[in-house]
Amino acid sequence: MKLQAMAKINLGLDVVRKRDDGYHEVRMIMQTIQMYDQLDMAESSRPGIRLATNLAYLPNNENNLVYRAANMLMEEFHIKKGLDIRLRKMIPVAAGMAGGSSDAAAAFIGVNRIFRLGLSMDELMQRAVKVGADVPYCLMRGTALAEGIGEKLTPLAPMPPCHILIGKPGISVSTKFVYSNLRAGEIKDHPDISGMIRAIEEGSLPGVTARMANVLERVTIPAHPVIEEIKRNMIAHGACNALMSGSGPTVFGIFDNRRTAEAASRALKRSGLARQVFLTRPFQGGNTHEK
Ligand SMILES: C[C@](O)(CO)[C@H](O)COP(=O)(O)OP(=O)(O)OC[C@H]1O[C@@H](n2ccc(N)nc2=O)[C@H](O)[C@@H]1O
Ligand SMILES: Nc1ncnc2c1ncn2[C@@H]1O[C@H](COP(=O)(O)OP(=O)(O)OP(=O)(O)O)[C@@H](O)[C@H]1O
Repeated sequence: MKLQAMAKINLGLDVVRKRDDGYHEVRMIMQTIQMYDQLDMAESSRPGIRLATNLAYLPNNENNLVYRAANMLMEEFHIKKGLDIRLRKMIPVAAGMAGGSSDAAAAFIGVNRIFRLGLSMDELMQRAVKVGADVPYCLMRGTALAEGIGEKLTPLAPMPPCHILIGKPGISVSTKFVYSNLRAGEIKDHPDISGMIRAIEEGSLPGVTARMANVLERVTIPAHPVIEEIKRNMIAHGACNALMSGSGPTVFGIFDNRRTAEAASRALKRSGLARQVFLTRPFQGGNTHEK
């Protein structure tokens, strides 16, 4: 079974408060983009899970979110057979694009189908949040409001069509580091998430781009000023707006015109600010995952 695990960006990210357990209550506008890892999953008569990836530095045991997701379901349902998984990574790692979370979501979908467990999307989501706060959204995909720690999801109308330029500098950022250095109580200028929801429902791209904001930038950008430089570079080359995704360091720029986006992509590559540069579009294809 071949599955596509798609990346996300956060069009808006607000933190409402820090909870007693250390996690943060968020209000985020999530958007799946057409950039994906590929998972090949096959049942095997040999018990256990075997995971192979194209990136030598990624773990192939419990520390890989794919392994953790598959193992969680297989243990719960006492599956005696085995599973062979091949993971081909294309989504940048530790980038704020939910690569690992999306791989885990695809593993949940794959195990549910291969072993005919019959779990509904809601039942998968309840288990998914135990692997990571972004995993339930990665099961659902599309345009959505995420609340709670990210697991309370409300689907929204598809975001207006556009071109999305992705630029990732050659650094990795730990999500835990960013949240633990955020002073949630001191945030005064909260992003206008409700206004962005209205703009999405009205199909207004300028309404969406005018409200792009991410409170985690205040932690990640001072630690890595290159993020601000990439944002400026994209805006100088015609982006309607540019923002850090998730906990960073990836920056995305939104363009209403393909030629401008292509020229900005070339300019960003020339600048040397980003190690990885991609031009992509929003994904609105639903949650079937299978390719
Ligand atoms: C930054 C985002 O990617 C935006 O979509 C998510 O909020 C993070 O989602 P994630 O990577 O799936 O997060 P998890 O793997 O569950 O948690 C990683 C770490 O981030 C912190 N964390 C995460 C989510 C959240 N709502 N509050 C938090 O404080 C916790 O310290 C946790 O130890
Ligand atoms: N399947 C996987 N793909 C990528 N990283 C993984 C995977 N499984 C475990 N990891 C580990 O998780 C860490 C963060 O990975 P990931 O790429 O998911 O971060 P991220 O894009 O910042 O996610 P998020 O946006 O959800 O915070 C990596 O350093 C890596 O060692």
